[in-house]
Amino acid sequence: MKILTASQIREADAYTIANEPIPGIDLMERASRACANWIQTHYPPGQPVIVFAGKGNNGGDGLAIARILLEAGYRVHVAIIQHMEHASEDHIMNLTRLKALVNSPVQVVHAVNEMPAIPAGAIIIDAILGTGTNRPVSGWLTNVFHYINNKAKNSTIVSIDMPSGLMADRSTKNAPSVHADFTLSFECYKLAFMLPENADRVGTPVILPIGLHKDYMQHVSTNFHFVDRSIIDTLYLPRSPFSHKGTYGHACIIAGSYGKMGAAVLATRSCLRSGAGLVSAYVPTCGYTILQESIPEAMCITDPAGEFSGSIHDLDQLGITFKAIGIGPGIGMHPSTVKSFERWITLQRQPVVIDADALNIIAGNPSLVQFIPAHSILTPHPKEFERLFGKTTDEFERLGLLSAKAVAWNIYILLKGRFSAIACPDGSIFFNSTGNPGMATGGSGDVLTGILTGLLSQGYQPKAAVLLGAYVHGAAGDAASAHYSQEAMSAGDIIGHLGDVFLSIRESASTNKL
Ligand SMILES: NC(=O)C1=CN([C@@H]2O[C@H](COP(=O)(O)OP(=O)(O)OC[C@H]3O[C@@H](n4cnc5c(N)ncnc54)[C@H](OP(=O)(O)O)[C@@H]3O)[C@@H](O)[C@H]2O)[C@@H](O)CC1
Ligand SMILES: Nc1ncnc2c1ncn2[C@@H]1O[C@H](COP(=O)(O)OP(=O)(O)O)[C@@H](O)[C@H]1O
Ligand SMILES: [K+]
Repeated sequence: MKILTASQIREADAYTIANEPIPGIDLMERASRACANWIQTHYPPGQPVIVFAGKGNNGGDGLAIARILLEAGYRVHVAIIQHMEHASEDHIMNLTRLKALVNSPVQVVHAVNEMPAIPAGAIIIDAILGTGTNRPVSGWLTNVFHYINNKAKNSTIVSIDMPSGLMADRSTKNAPSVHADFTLSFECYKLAFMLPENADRVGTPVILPIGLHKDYMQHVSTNFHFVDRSIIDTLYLPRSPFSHKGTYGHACIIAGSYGKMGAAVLATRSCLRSGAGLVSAYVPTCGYTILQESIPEAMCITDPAGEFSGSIHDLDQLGITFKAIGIGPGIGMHPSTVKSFERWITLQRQPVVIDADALNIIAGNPSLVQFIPAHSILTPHPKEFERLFGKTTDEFERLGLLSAKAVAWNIYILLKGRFSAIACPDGSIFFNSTGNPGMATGGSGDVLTGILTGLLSQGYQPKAAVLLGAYVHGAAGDAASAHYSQEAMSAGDIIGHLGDVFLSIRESASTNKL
């Protein structure tokens, strides 16, 4: 799914109005009905509803929602927030329609002391500002937001299109906004929803299709995408009936050190469970028994240094052709490991997966960047990202840096998080849609390294491997949390659920082909 900017959304609205064709007021009615339906599905008519409406089209939506809910038997109070003098045409039209329906005058709020009381259990509809927000909110509107956010107990804030005050494409980190429980947003995710700095403002985002014109949506060009199932199904490569283990490549996981052999086990096991033909683990000698006993299907190559790896650079001399290599989980930062990695990276000619301490070694010696093979996949978490690329003032700036580095280094960078951001060598960014806080547990990232290496090994191109790998990893985490709970699940449980996810992707990919 494409993520559009506020101005592209305005264009999409205008294109739909001109080419469907449909009058703007009817498009607004369609959007408002989608919201009202959602509210009716989730809350019974007994609950009081308070609609806060601004003077633009977002407010127009709010007034239309109020009318539809009144007609459906809800008790609705409407407060128009007078943040500007003139109202939009469709706001005025919907105000007229609302007033025709009910006799009681709609309240107009000019100052925070005129705000209506919010009863316990109310559904608060926040339709003050939407994608038209073009500057940080200041003045008395700040107090209005504060008033709404300190809502009465047990009430729920449902924001329409955007939490009021939030800008779709720019940081609002230091500006006030409504803090929604749910944001009902039209047609597509907004960039602001993807960023952790807005997590407690957006609440749970719900995307409601409103039938914006398909031609516009297909042709509009954007650097930002949301990886949903429709993208994933196109990436999946079914295995050929005549294939053999040689078809799916020999993968190598370079991981582990004394006390951190679990990282090697998790990455090796997830590599196997993601379809590599053969998997070898390269571990320090101390990890030999652990590895062989816990994963008999994998082969094991030991580094002579004992408790850490110091001869990684000699791997190429073994005469084994690895189709893909993943390096980093648990390797530590022993000076011999650092030296050995520095030599090893200069020898690589095909894309590799680089994670954890291997990233920290590069951060400590930026001249190594020139040796990272084109189209390699780097998987930093935010702290590793900061070590590699430095601090940024906000997360929009961090996205810019992420994209710029992927272009400059001609690599894929997967910045881990709730919506992991995957930057491609062409500068585009794909946000992964799967995963949950149960995955915030030691070893989850090691599992991802194994999955990515396994996918590369069996012939996925790096872009397909990183998009599919992130999706599968998160979806397996979702399946694990459904089974064990977010609290009780561990990284190993993600691996345990990879099979369910591959089965389901295989099934929908083949159904789509019928
Ligand atoms: N077009 C369509 O057909 C459809 C549109 N839809 C709906 O329309 C919404 C977009 O509506 P919109 O463009 O009227 O903008 P909206 O967010 O209501 O803001 C109104 C005005 O507020 C002002 N303002 C800006 N920042 C401010 C600030 N910080 N503090 C105070 N004021 C501020 C600014 O005016 P300015 O002050 O710049 O003159 C701005 O113009 C969209 O989110 C969706 O809900 C749907 O119904 C689908 C069909
Ligand atoms: N709240 C969350 N929602 C979705 N995914 C998450 C969440 N927290 C963590 N994850 C995922 O779990 C993984 C954690 O990786 P990482 O921080 O490297 O863990 P570790 O170093 O312990 O292996 C990442 O892929 C990340 O996207
Ligand atoms: K809003």
